[in-house]
Amino acid sequence: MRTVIFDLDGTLADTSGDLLAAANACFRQMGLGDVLSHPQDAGVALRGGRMMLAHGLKRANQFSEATVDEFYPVLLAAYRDAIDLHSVMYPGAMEAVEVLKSAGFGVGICTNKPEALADQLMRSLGVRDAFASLVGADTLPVRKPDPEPLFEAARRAGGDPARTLLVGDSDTDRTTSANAGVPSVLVTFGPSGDDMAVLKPEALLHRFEDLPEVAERLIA
Ligand SMILES: O=C(O)COP(=O)(O)O
Ligand SMILES: [Mg+2]
Repeated sequence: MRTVIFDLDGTLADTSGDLLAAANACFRQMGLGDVLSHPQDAGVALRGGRMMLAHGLKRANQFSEATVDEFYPVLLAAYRDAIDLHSVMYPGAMEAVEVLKSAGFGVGICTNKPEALADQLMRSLGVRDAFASLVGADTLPVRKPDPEPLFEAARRAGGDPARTLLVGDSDTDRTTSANAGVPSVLVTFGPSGDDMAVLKPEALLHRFEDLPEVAERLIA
């Protein structure tokens, strides 16, 4: 079976508001106040928790790897406790998933969020059961851009890993698909949308409505 595998943050859902709130909880605990703000810092938020901490610490001239290491678990705990206050699926995402499934594609998720958090978020947004697989940063010993989590997400969705497509929003996703030898589609509706063309994916996706047609074209 052919599969379409989705990245989560910045692709299926705009999670930037809750991610920034969790990072700011850390910065307040450090006595730095709310260092990051929405929407200016949404792009860095979608790159993951450690990136957000590093970015905020640098802005406050307090950066060290040790501080990032120390506060990453604090950030994850704060995020877990308030994961769905601001997060929303992007328009048309779930409609595209349903059209893909009707056309015979398997659908799954490959994210660099820890699996439990990704699962919790998808459940609280009411969409977890629409996806046949969910592979997170800690599901396997390796994470994106290693191709194995993408292959695993395809396999767990009942598909052939060689006949898959990754829909993402970052250079990590682009590199993952290149390492896997499969096509990638990068979405342009997120905060870093203008940077996507530079990464030369097989296709850019301006709206989810176009995805079924793109998947038909790109997956043999
Ligand atoms: O948490 C991250 O590092 C980014 O998550 P994503 O892979 O779903 O975009
Ligand atoms: Mg992403």
